[in-house]
Amino acid sequence: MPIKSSVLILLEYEQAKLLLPKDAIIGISTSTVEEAKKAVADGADYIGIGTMFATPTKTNTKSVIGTAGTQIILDAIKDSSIGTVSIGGINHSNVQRVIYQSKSPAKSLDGVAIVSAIVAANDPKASAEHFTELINNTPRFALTSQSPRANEAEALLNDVPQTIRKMVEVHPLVHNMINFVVSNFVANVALSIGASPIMSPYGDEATDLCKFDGALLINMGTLTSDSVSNYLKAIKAYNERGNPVVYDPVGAAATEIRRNAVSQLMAGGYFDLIKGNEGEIRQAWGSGAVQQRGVDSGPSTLDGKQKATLARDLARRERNVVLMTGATDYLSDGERVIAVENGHPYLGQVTGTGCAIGTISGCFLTAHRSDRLLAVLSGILMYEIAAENAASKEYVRGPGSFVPAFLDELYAIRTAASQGDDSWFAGRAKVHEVKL
Ligand SMILES: Nc1ncnc2c1ncn2[C@@H]1O[C@H](COP(=O)(O)OP(=O)(O)OP(=O)(O)O)[C@@H](O)[C@H]1O
Ligand SMILES: Cc1ncsc1CCO
Repeated sequence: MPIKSSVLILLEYEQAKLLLPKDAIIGISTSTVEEAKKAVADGADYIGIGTMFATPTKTNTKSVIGTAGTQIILDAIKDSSIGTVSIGGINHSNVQRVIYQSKSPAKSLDGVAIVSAIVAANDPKASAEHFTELINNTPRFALTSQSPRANEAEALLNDVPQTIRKMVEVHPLVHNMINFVVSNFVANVALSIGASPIMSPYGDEATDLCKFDGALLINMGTLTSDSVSNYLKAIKAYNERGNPVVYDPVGAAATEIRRNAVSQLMAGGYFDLIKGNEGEIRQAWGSGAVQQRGVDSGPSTLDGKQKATLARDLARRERNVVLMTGATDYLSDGERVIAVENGHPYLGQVTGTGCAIGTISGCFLTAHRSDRLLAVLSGILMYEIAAENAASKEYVRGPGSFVPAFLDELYAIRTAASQGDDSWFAGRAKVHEVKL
């Protein structure tokens, strides 16, 4: 429905109807499902849904509903033809993801309401034109969704070797904003698989680094008081350029500071992949989160089906890909859920082995953009089969001797892949699709 001009009402709908001309377009501000349903029942022409994001002038966080809250409202009124616009804190850097991430399976936003980003701009006309351009052109989010295949896991596995080959050829740059505990190990993992790592915690550097069209990894393992503002600058730069961003919310459920950082970062930008252990993914989901005792996940209270459902639901809500690691990894793009049973218990005994998956996922997402689930799956399989190969060496006796052998085996797979030799992969993947 094209929205021409509107009246923001502070009156009840019936009163406004009486006061205004017959053909007046009447919109109602809503921030809950109940309000939206009432506006539909009253016969309003459209609803303003918000507040999308907190702004300096709108600090009432109770009504800040984000893309997740907007999606719930759209879903609740999916059978109505009422017009819908999102309002609150929308600007050039977030408008595309607001439209993309708010979409429920059956209803999308019809528009966005923008005030300060136009009226307070130096050149309001140019600002409005830029919005139109961004809204009409969202190639980054126009990723083809894979239509269901009879044997999804097998179909994906067929494409893994060529995806790895492509990643090695592309030699992607991966910009890591990563904790200092694992930084050196992760840089070596990236080099071993054929990528080019840079570790840079300084947010302003992202405006230059994003021009190399690699990936950004945000790993908040050693969060400090200025980490979040640095992360947000870098996320903005990569989001605007349309390059992949991976989020590893390390220790997300360990402290109040980390819980707040998760909310701020998830509201502040778009992540192509959220990757974490069970405790971290539960915190990113929100409800049902459990206290983490540090960076480890702690004992699981979920069965396999519950883990698969959680990964699927978070990916569906965020409209991205989610990887939940553990002895079995669950990977989902909101539709498909793939369980990976490769790996070795030594991986759980070496710090940074989860963090390194965030980095290598960024490399694969850079090299293979059309199917993000396949990209991340290819990275995990390369990684976990290398771990199995390393652990099977007779000279590997524990986590200490495992680490150098693991780097060697990553390098061996990378070398084989670049020579077109896929024999390392034959019959090795322990992968199945979880049907929910
Ligand atoms: N018992 C296990 N058996 C096989 N693989 C495992 C096991 N435990 C962990 N892994 C593998 O180890 C890797 C890291 O997963 P994990 O869940 O330990 O990450 P993490 O807690 O984020 O690690 P870190 O914070 O130390 O980086 C994954 O590839 C996972 O499949
Ligand atoms: C041990 C540890 N503490 C903060 S980050 C980190 C590395 C594993 O994530």
